[in-house]
Amino acid sequence: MPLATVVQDHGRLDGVQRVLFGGGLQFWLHRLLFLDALSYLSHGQLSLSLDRWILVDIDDIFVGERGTRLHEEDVAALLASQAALQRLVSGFRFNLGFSAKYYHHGTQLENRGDDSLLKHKDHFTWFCHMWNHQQPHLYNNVTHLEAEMMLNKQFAIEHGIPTNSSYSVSPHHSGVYPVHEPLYEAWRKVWDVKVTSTEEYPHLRPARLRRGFRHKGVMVLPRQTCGLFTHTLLLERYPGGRHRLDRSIQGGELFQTVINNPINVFMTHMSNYGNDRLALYTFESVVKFLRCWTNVRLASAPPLALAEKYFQLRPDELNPLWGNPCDDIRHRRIWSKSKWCGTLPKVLVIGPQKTGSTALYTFLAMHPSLAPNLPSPTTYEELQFFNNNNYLKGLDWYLNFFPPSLTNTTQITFEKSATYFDGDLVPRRAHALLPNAKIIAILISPSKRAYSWYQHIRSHGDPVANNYTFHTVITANDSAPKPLRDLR
Ligand SMILES: Nc1ncnc2c1ncn2[C@@H]1O[C@H](COP(=O)(O)OS(=O)(=O)O)[C@@H](OP(=O)(O)O)[C@H]1O
Repeated sequence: MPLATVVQDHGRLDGVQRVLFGGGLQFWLHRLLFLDALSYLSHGQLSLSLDRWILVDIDDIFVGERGTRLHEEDVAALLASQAALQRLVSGFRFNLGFSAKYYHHGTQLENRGDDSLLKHKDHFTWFCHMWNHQQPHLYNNVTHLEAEMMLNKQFAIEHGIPTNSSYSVSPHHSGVYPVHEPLYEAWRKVWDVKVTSTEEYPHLRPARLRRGFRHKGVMVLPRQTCGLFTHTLLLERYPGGRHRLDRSIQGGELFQTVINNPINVFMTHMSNYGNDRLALYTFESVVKFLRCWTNVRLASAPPLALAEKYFQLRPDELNPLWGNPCDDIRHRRIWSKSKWCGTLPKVLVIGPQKTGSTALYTFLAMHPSLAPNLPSPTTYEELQFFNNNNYLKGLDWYLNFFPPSLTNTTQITFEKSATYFDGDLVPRRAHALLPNAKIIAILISPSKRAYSWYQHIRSHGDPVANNYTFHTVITANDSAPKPLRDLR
């Protein structure tokens, strides 16, 4: 055990209060003390709330090889553990995601386990996984995807499983991020999905840096792992041994995950609840450890309520930030084979407006080595993707202006939108998708640009520009009428 080398300096000598950590932050208790020290020294301004929300998803209900599935006793243990957790985590219920195609695909004893889950269905909350546990990005046909989802729904209706959770999880995170539009469409239509969760946005560790976003009315929550995966069945085979799992629980990664995240959606699988029931051990242990060493208030709530809470806390995350799926090998694997990324622009002409950007675009497009995007029906040659709500239509919307047929192998694609130059969101968005793109900005005399702009809006019928001379507009002072000041 490292020595507790945290010292408080009241600052009597120089008036600066300090908390000094001599032993580093590797020791888990020091990390807690560090958070407390931040709160103490900032007089509460840098404090995290003590409320922590936990949702434990059990994916792959009914899925699994014979020999890895639940027996009746496992279901009884699941219920007992849930009851124990409910005493420590208010409102706690395991959240079961089912793939009905594999119902009754086990041994006789395991099939009784399936029946026992259904018998106690009202004790749990439920959500749809895919009927056949297939990855949605493998379906390019939305009708086919909907038909698969309908089979799962049919099963739910027949067996009295509630269908109104508005939540779903996709096998292997496929189709959630990078976005597979048919999945979002089918989810909304068949299951009225409003919430999902993924580990892939962005795909990085530590998990606490993952974010959420909203797309096409579906709120995507970041998903946490607890160190158990489909194949984690026996304690003696736990990678790194029991000691490693216990370390994660007792102040290590799992413990810190709950400390760092107000809202935690944990991913587990049905197989983690059979055999050695490692998930029950893990969650009961971490909850007891949290209750023993901290004052956090643990609670659970249905996914929709958690998502609403999450985005109240983090409204800045609602708008997504699209990356290039081809930049991440794992994302490429869960992205449709019919998608492409090689034609994404390598050059962006960003304006500003009225600097001759259309002329430059036209000249560039004439060059045999360059290929512009297809025109937009509404904004012509400009896609205006990064600066406005077109961005929220998703990456597919943008990509469709750069079909693979657009170029031959030697051509470089480019895009010009003069509105990019002064769009606040453009640098971050463009960098996320096209980090290596060359940027062209055209700078001309500001007065010439302003005059051209004035003429432009006059020709579009702007009443202010039509009522005032250019000189009046640019010389308007702060006491001028507001419309005039705005135009200035
Ligand atoms: N080759 C060349 N060199 C310099 N300037 C040129 C060129 N071609 C067009 N123009 C002038 O550029 C003005 C239009 O700019 P944009 O195409 O950027 O306008 S827009 O923002 O796309 O509406 C517009 O300016 P004004 O005529 O002063 O309004 C064009 O005349």
